[in-house]
Amino acid sequence: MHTKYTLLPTHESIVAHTVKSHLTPSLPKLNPQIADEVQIAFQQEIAPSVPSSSSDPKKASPININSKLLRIVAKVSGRVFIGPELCHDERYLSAAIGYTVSVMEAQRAVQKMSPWLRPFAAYRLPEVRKLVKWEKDAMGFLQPVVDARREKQRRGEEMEKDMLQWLMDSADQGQGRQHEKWGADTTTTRKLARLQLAISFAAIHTTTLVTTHAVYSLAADQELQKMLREEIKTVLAEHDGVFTSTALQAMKKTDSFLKETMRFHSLGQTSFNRKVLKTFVLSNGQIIPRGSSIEVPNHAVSRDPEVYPNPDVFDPLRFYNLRNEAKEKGWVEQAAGNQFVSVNKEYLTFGYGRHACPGRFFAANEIKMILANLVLTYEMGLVEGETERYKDWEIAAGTIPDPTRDVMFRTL
Ligand code: HEM
Repeated sequence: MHTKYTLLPTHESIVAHTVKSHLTPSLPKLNPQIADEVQIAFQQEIAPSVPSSSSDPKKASPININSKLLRIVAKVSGRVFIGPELCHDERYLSAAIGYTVSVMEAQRAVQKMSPWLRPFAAYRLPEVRKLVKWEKDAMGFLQPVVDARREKQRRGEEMEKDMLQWLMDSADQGQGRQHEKWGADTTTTRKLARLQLAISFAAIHTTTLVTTHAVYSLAADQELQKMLREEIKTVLAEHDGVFTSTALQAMKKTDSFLKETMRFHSLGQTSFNRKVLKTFVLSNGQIIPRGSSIEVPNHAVSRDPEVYPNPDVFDPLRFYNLRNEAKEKGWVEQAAGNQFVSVNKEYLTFGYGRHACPGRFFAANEIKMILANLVLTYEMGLVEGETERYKDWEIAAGTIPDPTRDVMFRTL
């Protein structure tokens, strides 16, 4: 990613650490806030484009769902990442959505430049300067919130439970990963800005892409929509209509559909991308020298018939059935291994090992709540003339849903 020039703090473990040690354990308490935020975001982003069923029951409206989901995911994630003060702020939304695109552009521009020229000229590239601008913008909208929170803290009031606060607390405790000391206030805000942008980079587009893939499959298959609607309605009725952690875990068909979505439409051809810091020897004697880059073929594993029978068939209940079979045989570990959030050698879309995606538990809850709101409120379909799910785009080493397509929405 040419992190030296793109300023992406991939070497900072504090984001992954905070997600693992604060965000994931807080999810049972945060779920109601996430659910509220999903509803608000739907009211703002989707409802105005779809007339209510009473005004015209047959009318379906076209929506470019990828762009809407980007804003919904940025708002909902923002509630947990940057807090209620900023998650609807257009300056935050632009940065959360635009920064990732700018990082990719800067990475490509640096890549094109001769390696010997980079240390002198890369910082002057317009694409790299754009990243500095995002950082300044983020500092601008963060500073008043950081100041107000510090004031609140001084008054001894109860503080927010979100990533911004957890990162501020780490700064106060001088942790920035055995953690380089965070300096004076402006340095802290610069660092908070950089870390917030890094979280957006890791979370917003990934979550949106997976959700868009799921919506395109739903739009092409009315029976699938009915099945998920049925499951979600039943589970919510059993949980007083509340998206508790138990309720979300009980949505097993939805969970299987999402896992199959990531298997079939894997975002990256490869996964587990690592730089080798110390030479090591594989069990077959092959030496992997220090300094080499390694990765594993995620897409090939996902489509290997020895791993997944009929791998080229999209089977939304594949993992649901595997989970039930394992449970019937009393194979607890295999049953757990077929959940959306499980990572193993057969399922690499969230990476693997110590650095596997720590945000996947949050992402799973968020995507399930978004899909629940969609299928419980709307019927979705393809645009006129289309009979098959929209084709994906193959870009560089990844597969993305075609962002230009509309989905037809009709209120139930
Ligand atoms: C469906 C959505 C997501 C997908 C597909 C995804 C995918 C990934 C992948 C493939 C990796 C690299 C893992 C490895 O190399 O082994 C990763 C790392 C990471 N992800 Fe996610 N991610 C998603 C959502 C999120 C969210 C919502 C967050 C934040 C809450 C997040 C935070 C991170 C962080 C911090 C890392 C770096 C971990 C480390 O270096 O230790 N991700 N993600």
